Amino acid sequence: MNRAEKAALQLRAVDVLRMLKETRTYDELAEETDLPAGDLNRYVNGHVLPGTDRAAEVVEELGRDALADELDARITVDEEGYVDNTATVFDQPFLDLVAPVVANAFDFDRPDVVLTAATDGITLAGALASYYGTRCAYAKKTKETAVEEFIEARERLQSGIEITYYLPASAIDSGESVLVVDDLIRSGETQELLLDIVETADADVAGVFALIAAGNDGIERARDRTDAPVGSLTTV
Ligand SMILES: O=P(O)(O)OC[C@H]1O[C@H](OP(=O)(O)OP(=O)(O)O)[C@H](O)[C@@H]1O
Ligand SMILES: Nc1ncnc2[nH]cnc12
Repeated sequence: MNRAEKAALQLRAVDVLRMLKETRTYDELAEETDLPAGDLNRYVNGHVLPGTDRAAEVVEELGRDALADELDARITVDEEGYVDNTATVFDQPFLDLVAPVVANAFDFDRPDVVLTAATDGITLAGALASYYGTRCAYAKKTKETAVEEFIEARERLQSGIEITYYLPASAIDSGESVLVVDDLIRSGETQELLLDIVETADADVAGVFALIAAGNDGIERARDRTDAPVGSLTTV
């Protein structure tokens, strides 16, 4: 890690600790992190930055569990298993906090493009693209006006309905590395269509990530398609 990367990691750890502190006392935070309450106070108030080893632990281990808990607290699942995750995908600052934690925890190669499907994946993709400093792209079920060339992916769903996603052809160049993300993965059909788009573009998959997996079918389906890391922050 160079100096700038170390500084970024230290600041991310402070962001995670500040989020946790919102609903905890310093003593509770000390117990949860195994760090002295006095140090935590100085980090949260911005007087001192945690060392890089400490910062890495906070972001990679504590941060992942804490964000998964926070995500669980924000979603509701109805009696048929459908998820309402509006409180997550509408909260860009929360997703901005999720992005570095996810990037560190899942070990994705730094992508050239973060790709998702409209609509609900867009804010997450934006947060991850912003974290990596890369482009963000989203495939849509309709063709964007004034765009001439598209990559298309078509699939017949279990329901029998045919679905097509369109991505402007200029969004991904051949040989680029693409991180495929979405807010939710259930059957994995949407991720499969996005992976088809990456393949048609002659690009590489850096990983597949969903905030929420509704069951394991979708994650397993994505794992069958790529050797890159595949995962979700929580499963319902
Ligand atoms: O794994 P799957 O079974 O394909 O389901 C996951 C997809 O379903 C939801 O999108 P939806 O099609 O409802 O569109 P939206 O994002 O516009 O709500 C969700 O945002 C995923 O894209
Ligand atoms: N909100 C949702 N919850 C569960 N499965 C889904 N598939 C598509 N949208 C979904």
